[in-house]
Amino acid sequence: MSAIEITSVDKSFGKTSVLRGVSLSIRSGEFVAILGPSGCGKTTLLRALAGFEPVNRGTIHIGDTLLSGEGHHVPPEERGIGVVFQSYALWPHMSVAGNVAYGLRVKGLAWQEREERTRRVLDLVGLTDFADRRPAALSGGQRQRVALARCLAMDAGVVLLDEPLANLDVHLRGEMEEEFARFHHESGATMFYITHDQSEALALADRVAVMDKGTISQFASPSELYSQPANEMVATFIGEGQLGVIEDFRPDHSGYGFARFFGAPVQLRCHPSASPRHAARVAFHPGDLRLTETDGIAATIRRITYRGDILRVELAAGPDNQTLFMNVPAPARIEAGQRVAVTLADGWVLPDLQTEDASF
Ligand SMILES: Nc1ncnc2c1ncn2[C@@H]1O[C@H](COP(=O)(O)OP(=O)(O)OP(=O)(O)O)[C@@H](O)[C@H]1O
Repeated sequence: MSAIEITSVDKSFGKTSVLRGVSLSIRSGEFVAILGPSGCGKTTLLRALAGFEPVNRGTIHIGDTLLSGEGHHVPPEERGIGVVFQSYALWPHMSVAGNVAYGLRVKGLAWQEREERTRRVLDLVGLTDFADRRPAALSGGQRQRVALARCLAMDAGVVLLDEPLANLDVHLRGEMEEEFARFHHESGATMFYITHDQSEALALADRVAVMDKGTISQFASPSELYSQPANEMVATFIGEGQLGVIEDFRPDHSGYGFARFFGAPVQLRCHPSASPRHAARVAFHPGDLRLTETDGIAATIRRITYRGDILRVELAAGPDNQTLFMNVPAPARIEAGQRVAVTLADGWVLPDLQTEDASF
């Protein structure tokens, strides 16, 4: 069993509290991404899990084995965890095959088994023809594949990846994303993937933990983060999300509610246990706003940006000229300065954290 159980972990450096009450329950074989802005504590959490940092409070288990706890710390080499670093961490003086086989030698495997495993994993990551090359003679993507092959060869039940695509160009990133997905499928390993790139996290992970200032804001599937954010931070961090104020919110207890948005009537999604409120926050995306002929919110087009199949339209809405962003399918006959009417076709009423349970 390679389930990971992180329970109420605190970590400080001197007086700086970097992880605060972090709890995550990760299923065996799950692909989890940790997503958050720079400095929120992602790398520290990975380092605590890998055993490079002791925790101040809380526990970390893999399966039934306690790895970190107060007064208890299993060293990194005894955790059975593979780590793929942004910098690849390959031995420069060893060939590709040598890098992959090194860990197997340390583990005490016989020559023939080392050779066989190395050949098999290099084949899996498409590097058979590069087995004799030194890392310096490889591209960034190929080096990252060597690091993956090394984890695959070690048969690690848990693989931690620390921003593994940060040093690669956009084209290679796409290719490597597929590589990670294939690696996950073939190894069955539990993957713990750190990134600040949400498209990477949403594309790859079964579930994403959004971190903010040392705490977990929400741990949910990509679609749930997108359509049912738990709070304002997640709402604005994921998918170009926007926030608005609604008035006279009346939930119908079936997961929908009615309200007014800039005076116009709207039907929105909400938690089934949501209670009526005079005012609430609604989270929505640029694709949720639509041009309409009647009964809409009066707005003025400030700017139009061409984005291929859509136009990104910046609007000024309401008496205070609040900025809203809307997607309009291209081509469209609209122009800056034009007065338009828009409706909010979909949105999620943020839970009132004081009175409602944010989870389902
Ligand atoms: N060894 C250390 N000593 C003191 N402070 C540290 C140490 N390591 C990290 N920090 C601080 O802890 C905070 C979290 O750092 P961490 O590297 O975990 O963030 P991150 O989310 O991975 O950021 P990034 O995306 O920029 O890598 C930062 O404010 C950082 O300065």
